[in-house]
Amino acid sequence: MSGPFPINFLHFGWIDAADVLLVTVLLYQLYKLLRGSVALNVALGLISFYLLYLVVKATGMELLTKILGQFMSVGVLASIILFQQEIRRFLLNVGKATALERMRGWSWGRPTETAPLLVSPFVEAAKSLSNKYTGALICFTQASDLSAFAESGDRLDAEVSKRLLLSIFNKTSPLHDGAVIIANGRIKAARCILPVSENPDVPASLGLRHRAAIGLSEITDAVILVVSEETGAMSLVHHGEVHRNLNTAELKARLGEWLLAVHPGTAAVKIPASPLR
Ligand SMILES: Nc1ncnc2c1ncn2[C@@H]1O[C@H](COP(=O)(O)OP(=O)(O)OP(=O)(O)O)[C@@H](O)[C@H]1O
Repeated sequence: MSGPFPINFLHFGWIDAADVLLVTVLLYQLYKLLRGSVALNVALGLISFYLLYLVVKATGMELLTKILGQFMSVGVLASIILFQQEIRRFLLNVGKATALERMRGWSWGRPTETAPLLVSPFVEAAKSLSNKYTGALICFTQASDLSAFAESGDRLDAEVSKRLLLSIFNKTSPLHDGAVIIANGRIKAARCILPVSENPDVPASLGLRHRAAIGLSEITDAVILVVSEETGAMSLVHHGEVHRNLNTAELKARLGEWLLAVHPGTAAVKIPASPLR
């Protein structure tokens, strides 16, 4: 069909239907990935530009088409730079879902039946640290591999104990800064650097320690235990959500419940599914 707005989609086959369906799924996944972050606004800006480009191209405005065309040609490269965190998170999720990952033998991060993780030493250490207003950041590896983050710190590969956790987070310890990473039922590393969340909705009352926990939970499925140095409050962070001001029983229950999915040997106390706060 000719004219200023050529319409060529009257022949609509199964392939076109699948095409539209896949694009819809892709856009929805993209929205889920970017939801709650500044990147969503950037993506909306880029999409608006692209739609404008399509309109000016269809209407035959040559000069504007050329200018916007130049902009679009560098758009792919600009998007990779702008969205590197989100692309990384997307690829991590894809990698996690692949059969290859399942066949990897759960080598580094995943605990085996022979190495069940007991939550008690963590809960008791957190309680002790909380009473003394000593900050702590403990990341529990689930399905996502945290070895890249562990490599940013000091490798320990030590048995879990309340005493060791207290020693690490003691303010005079050279290991107290940064995060501890737990994997395969062992303390793999300390002093690790985590990615800080850029979510503008994170309350200003939460310091960098909490932001780092949120950041890691946004790109992996790790469960992160945080003790605030300022308030002594114990919190758990999972999938970008902070469950704040937990008491010992709540901490034990929630930790047991969340780690149970990957740590079949963990003793868990069931608690109501609703978010605590
Ligand atoms: N990106 C990061 N990765 C790992 N640990 C971090 C990171 N950023 C901060 N931390 C840890 O948090 C500590 C300081 O954070 P900050 O002073 O903001 O916390 P705070 O004010 O005590 O607040 P709160 O403990 O309540 O979150 C650092 O000393 C460090 O141990």
